[in-house]
Amino acid sequence: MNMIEEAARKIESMEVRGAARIARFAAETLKEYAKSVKTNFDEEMRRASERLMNTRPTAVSLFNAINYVMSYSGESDEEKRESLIKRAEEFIEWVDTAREKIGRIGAKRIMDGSTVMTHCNSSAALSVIKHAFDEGKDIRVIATESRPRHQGYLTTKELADYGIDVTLIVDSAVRYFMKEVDVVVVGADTITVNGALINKIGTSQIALAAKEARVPFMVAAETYKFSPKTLLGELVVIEERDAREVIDGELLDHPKVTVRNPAFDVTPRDYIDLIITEIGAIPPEMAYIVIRDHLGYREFGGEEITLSPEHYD
Ligand SMILES: O=C(COP(=O)(O)O)[C@H](O)[C@H](O)COP(=O)(O)O
Repeated sequence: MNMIEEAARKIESMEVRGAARIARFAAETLKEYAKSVKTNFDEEMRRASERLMNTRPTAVSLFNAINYVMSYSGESDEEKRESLIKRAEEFIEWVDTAREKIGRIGAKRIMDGSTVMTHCNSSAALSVIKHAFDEGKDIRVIATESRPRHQGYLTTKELADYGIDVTLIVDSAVRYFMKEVDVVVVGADTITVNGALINKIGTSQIALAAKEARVPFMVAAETYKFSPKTLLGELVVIEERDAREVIDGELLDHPKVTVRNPAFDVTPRDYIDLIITEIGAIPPEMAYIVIRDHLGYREFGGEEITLSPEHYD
């Protein structure tokens, strides 16, 4: 099995998961693959990037990462390789620095003595929580289990190992516990042009319960989680995964039973107080500006979109 196929399967099986990690891993994989390509550089890289792109459909971070890395330039294969490697390294640095900045900005919104609820396992959301803790704030976290893949266990372990008190709850207990919560912080797989959030299934129910209880709902999202394609009218595809992730046993084979397993859901912008990005804390209504002015996009023949972010400053 070649390097690309192996990497694609790691993303599909969720051995590598989470929007930021997937994007970083894709950039890293393309960089390593580029080093090994001997001939036909453009064609080889195009095929490799297509395979990686088709692994998980919802997180736009994967699309943005691949698009960024694949916007290499140069005349000879050697020049192209160098350009691609440089772009991959830039993207990886973008991932690492953005998470850190988001942590610093978001932590200011977490008060001393707060109970913070989070869902799934988001490196950006955890960066916010850890920064607040590092600042000496006395905080407690309520983490959802995040059925069916239980990413909440990862969150619980990571935060507890960091020294933070964590209460693990089942997803259906979110509303029951909301009265104890001061702020919700979740991550993002995609932010659309109209400021909607696509994140782990169950996120929108948490947002609903938070709104009812007047608990602020914050999203931690790097700007590469914003979707340029939605500016051109495209809808975000919600990944539906194998039913066997939900149950096994005889119910699966029952002719009258259907098991559905959408991995993500959509939270409309009206439920979101703030999106914490590396360029600042913004209202969801600003998504259009982030896509147009910060990410920047170019359209070729109505098909392709290339990012040209000025993201370091
Ligand atoms: O929904 C998930 C992960 O879903 P899955 O486990 O299905 O990939 C995370 O909340 C976002 O990807 C953000 O994570 P991060 O902030 O680390 O990018």
